Amino acid sequence: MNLLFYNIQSLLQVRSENKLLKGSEMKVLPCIENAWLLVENGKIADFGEMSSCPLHLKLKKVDAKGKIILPTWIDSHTHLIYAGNRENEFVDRINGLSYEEIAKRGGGILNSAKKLQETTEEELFKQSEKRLQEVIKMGTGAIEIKSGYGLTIEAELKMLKVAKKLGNKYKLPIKKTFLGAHAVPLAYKGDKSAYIQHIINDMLPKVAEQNLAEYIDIFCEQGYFDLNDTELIMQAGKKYGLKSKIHVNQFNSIGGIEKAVQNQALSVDHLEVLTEKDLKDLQKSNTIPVALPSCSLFLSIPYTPARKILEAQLPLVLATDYNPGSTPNGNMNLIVSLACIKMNMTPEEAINAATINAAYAIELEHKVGSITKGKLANLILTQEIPSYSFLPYSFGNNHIEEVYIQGEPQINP
Ligand SMILES: N=CN[C@@H](CCC(=O)O)C(=O)O
Ligand SMILES: [Zn+2]
Repeated sequence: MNLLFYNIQSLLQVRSENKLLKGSEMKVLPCIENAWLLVENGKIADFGEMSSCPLHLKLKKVDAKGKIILPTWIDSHTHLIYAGNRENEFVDRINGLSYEEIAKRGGGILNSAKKLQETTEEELFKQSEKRLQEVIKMGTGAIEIKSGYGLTIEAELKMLKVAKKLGNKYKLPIKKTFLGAHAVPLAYKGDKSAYIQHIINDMLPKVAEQNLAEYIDIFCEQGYFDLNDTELIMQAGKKYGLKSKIHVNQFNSIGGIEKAVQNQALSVDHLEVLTEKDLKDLQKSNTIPVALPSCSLFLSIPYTPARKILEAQLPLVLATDYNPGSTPNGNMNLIVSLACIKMNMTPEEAINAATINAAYAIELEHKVGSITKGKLANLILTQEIPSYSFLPYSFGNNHIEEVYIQGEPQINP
């Protein structure tokens, strides 16, 4: 698709080079005011100030007067593939039970695993595709999807195959993460180490053989998987070329960040609880911290301390954690708003965390995350709005007019 956008009020996140932004670097959001942008063959071909706009070109043109164009959001942490929902647990929590108590009663991840095991691959694809279509329309233009609601070989492979099929059918980049170690299934109750061995010896080789994942994940948390389990899983993944992206410090800091850093994890995700020692460990590493603020909103748990992370001159990424238990929502616009409202991030920091830095968290910085020549034309065109700060300010409202994936409109095709 070839396309010329002209009269763009503001073209955001314009960068000639890729760079993971750290600490104070995240304050800067490079923009061109009164701009144009040329899309050729689904990629960003050129852009500039209106004074140099090639309006003479014979191609489809979009007048973006009063509107903003920015790269699509990158959602680097989701569990978008799941079967059914868990609104009953939501009501249980309103009535006083905690997330941990619900999990101990066999609810939580095990509840989702039961539903998923009973769902056919076709039906799982249908439910997941609907969610993917919805998040694309909300501006997500690259996404990571985890397994972890299967917890048997068959069901974990089923999830990853659905992710692969979505990747084949849709034009946005999809990265897949194997999360066999999400919870200990009932069949292994009381014998966690046997389940870990099952993951390493039986599941992982199949996942790798069928090329079903780029990353490996583990829920490193009290009551789920400990430091030893975490290390075993990360090292096993490494043998198959899978880098780790781990769930850590959601409820407790048990040393998972140190382990992740020692094992060169690509990212550590959640971090609602973060100690000075955790920050120091991160400072010595290339591991990227990822915050999931809608999980904090939904579970009423602390927000990841963004200011502390940025003051430590670390990078920060924002993602949704879209899943049926702790975040039944995949709206990246809400994430950017929550980051500003609840984590005290500036709009510039939040937009950087949800675009260019997020691309690094799934190793897609060469393809998406900024307005850079040669990157995919995965773009958000806003409605007429006064400024980019209006996006997080006017939270919960939709200000997107169109989303383009490789230059193709997704809302009004
Ligand atoms: N914490 C672990 N996994 C998911 C939630 C899982 C669930 O409750 O189904 C998360 O990232 O929040
Ligand atoms: Zn998660």
